Amino acid sequence: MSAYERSRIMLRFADLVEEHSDELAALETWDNGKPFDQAAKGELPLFVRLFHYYAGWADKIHGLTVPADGPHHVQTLHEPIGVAGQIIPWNFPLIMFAWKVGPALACGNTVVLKTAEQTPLTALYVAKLFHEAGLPPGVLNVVSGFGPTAGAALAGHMDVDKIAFTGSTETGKIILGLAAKSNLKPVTLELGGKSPFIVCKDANVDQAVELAHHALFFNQGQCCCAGSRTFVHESVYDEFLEKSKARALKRTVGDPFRKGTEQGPQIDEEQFNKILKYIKSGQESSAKLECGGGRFGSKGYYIQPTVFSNVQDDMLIAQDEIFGPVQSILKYKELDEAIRRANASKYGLAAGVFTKDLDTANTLSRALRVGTVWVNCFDVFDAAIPFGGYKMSGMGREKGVYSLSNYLQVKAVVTPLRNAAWL
Ligand SMILES: NC(=O)c1ccc[n+]([C@@H]2O[C@H](COP(=O)([O-])OP(=O)(O)OC[C@H]3O[C@@H](n4cnc5c(N)ncnc54)[C@H](O)[C@@H]3O)[C@@H](O)[C@H]2O)c1
Repeated sequence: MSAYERSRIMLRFADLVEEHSDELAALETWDNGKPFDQAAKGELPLFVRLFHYYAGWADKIHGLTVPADGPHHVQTLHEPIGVAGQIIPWNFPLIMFAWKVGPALACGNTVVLKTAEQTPLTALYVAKLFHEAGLPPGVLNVVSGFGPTAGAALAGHMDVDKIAFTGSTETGKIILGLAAKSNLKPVTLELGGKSPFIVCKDANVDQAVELAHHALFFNQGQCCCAGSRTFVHESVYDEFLEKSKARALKRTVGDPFRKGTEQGPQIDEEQFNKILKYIKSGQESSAKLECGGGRFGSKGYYIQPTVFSNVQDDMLIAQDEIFGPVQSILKYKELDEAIRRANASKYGLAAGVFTKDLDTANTLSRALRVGTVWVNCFDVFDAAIPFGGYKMSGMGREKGVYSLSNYLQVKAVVTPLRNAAWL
């Protein structure tokens, strides 16, 4: 199929998704528990935008002619890798589908995608729409299955030419091992995080509180890049703390289909129990529980928006990815100290920086060892912006132009030139 035809199918698919937006948003909420408005107004439009973006790339992927020494004509061909295996998590089932399938198809690959066991519905639905849009049978294959069986089979398969994974760092290591033990397929990994959100002394406190709140609590705290270590300068610490607590107490928790709900239930019982265990460990340490700290209501996996103050770097809640609505607030004095402490993590996915001072913003942007620095903003997920991690937060970048190289082979073709005079 020509690249243009691929692009047209992706555009037709995006139109179909737009037409089916309401059903898809409802399915996403059913599957995951996220607020319907978030799925309908945020994630569905972004999903469509991602496919528009990748449809735009499909017919603009090409190699180079290369000036080699000597009488040779050298060209590079950018070819699809072949069969791309993709394993996605449950926190953003549709968005993760788009990050993975978009570049793979734009580059002309075929795909076998395994959804998370908790959230199989929307990928099956959109796969049907892809076929309605004209995608030939066999190009996109969605498999519902469990990680250690279906996922591992994909990562360890000799006929899968590339594997892309998003999920926990622990599973990422297993994927890398399976790829190494089988056919050495190239691997991209988007893993966990413990992202710092640094509030500087010159910050507008009200704005910083709102942004830090959103950075942590968005999607029930189930974001790989959640701003889960809120570092606050000592001069604004008390005011920040009081206002953060008030904001968390105001957060509306409940039925994700109800208008105005900001926070639905956690994904499942396992995550629910894990988060409560972390809250308990915070309470048992010398951190101060400012609000929340337990189950919300008596039915469903809802957790009270929780804020801890006086959090120290060596506490479990400051080190582990909690993946829940638990904000940890830490105090700092000097900028250098904030940089050192922010970087003292095995993760390096993202960071938030809140300041009016350009020099401070520049210093922090360069000093932080993370894949994304959001300055005076957070969670900006444009299709063109690359995303990925330093250190144990992953390997490779998704989205943007950088994602294409994950799905392409580069072939050099060298031909002797008969008449060197034309060199
Ligand atoms: N970075 C992220 O976006 C992200 C997403 C989900 C979970 N997490 C983190 O992971 C923790 C645990 O959540 P989880 O258990 O659902 O994550 P996970 O890493 O186990 O699951 C992610 C995906 O990997 C698959 N998988 C699991 N074991 C596998 C294996 N042995 N081989 C191949 N595939 C396998 C799962 O089926 C799922 O599709 C969370 O608490 C959170 O800290 C991170």
